Amino acid sequence: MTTIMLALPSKGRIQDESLAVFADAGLAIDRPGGARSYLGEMAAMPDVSVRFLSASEIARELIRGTIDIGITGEDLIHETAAAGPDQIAIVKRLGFGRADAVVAVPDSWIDVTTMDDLSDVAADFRARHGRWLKVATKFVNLTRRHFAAHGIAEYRIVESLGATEAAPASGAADLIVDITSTGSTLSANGLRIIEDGTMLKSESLLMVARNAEWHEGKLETLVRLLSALGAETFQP
Ligand SMILES: Nc1ncnc2c1ncn2[C@@H]1O[C@H](COP(=O)(O)OP(=O)(O)OP(=O)(O)O)[C@@H](O)[C@H]1O
Ligand SMILES: O=P(O)(O)OC[C@H]1O[C@H](OP(=O)(O)OP(=O)(O)O)[C@H](O)[C@@H]1O
Repeated sequence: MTTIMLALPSKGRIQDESLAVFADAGLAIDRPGGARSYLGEMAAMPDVSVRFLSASEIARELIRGTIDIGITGEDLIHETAAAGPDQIAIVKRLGFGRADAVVAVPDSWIDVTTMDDLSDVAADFRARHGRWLKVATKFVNLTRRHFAAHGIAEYRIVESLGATEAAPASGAADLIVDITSTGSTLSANGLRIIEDGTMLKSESLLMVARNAEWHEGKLETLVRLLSALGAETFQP
């Protein structure tokens, strides 16, 4: 028996909504080890091995091809490898987990409303302050690409492990790149999105690895059951 490897997010609302995608397709997932167990089972298709992983790990493993099918955020696919989107095939856009990856500066930076303004600030920063402009983010690759596209090279990235919005107030960085949906975390921390600073609009995606094994047609059956729920059709 060949086993299809399926990975779903291990926490939060996107975990619940991901489980609902499968339940709605008649493919309910059980957790015999309890709600805190990271292993699941699908009674309708016992050949599917279900793992609950962190959203960023799902992106990495789909791109590597060590899992066949999974759900995670589009932002994490783009961040994980420049070639990430080429390594996966989107079965379905799921319409939840919607969030934007944005560049945000302190409200007090009244002269900075566009990436061009930020470029001017970056160019002068070292001469004025004796150090590089610092950008806090966990989206290191997305940030490098977006800043390079705007001709900004004079900055340093401070890698953030969470609560990125705190970095400007604490002095850890001057500005941030992070995910936002309602905008309330940014405004609660005195930060404002730059006008052309939306790098990516993301949502959760159901994807298969490009090099996925088709397991004698079983993965195709699974994909067909899942994509039947939406208008999109999927060709492997
Ligand atoms: N406030 C939000 N609203 C909607 N979607 C969000 C929000 N915050 C994050 N997301 C999305 O949820 C997905 C998972 O983000 P999360 O930060 O939980 O993942 P992670 O990097 O695996 O985190 P961790 O390392 O803490 O497990 C991402 O694709 C992200 O775009
Ligand atoms: O625009 P908002 O609606 O305020 O949402 C934005 C926040 O949501 C995420 O944090 P979350 O607490 O989900 O996770 P994280 O900080 O651990 O990444 C994200 O990192 C932002 O901090």
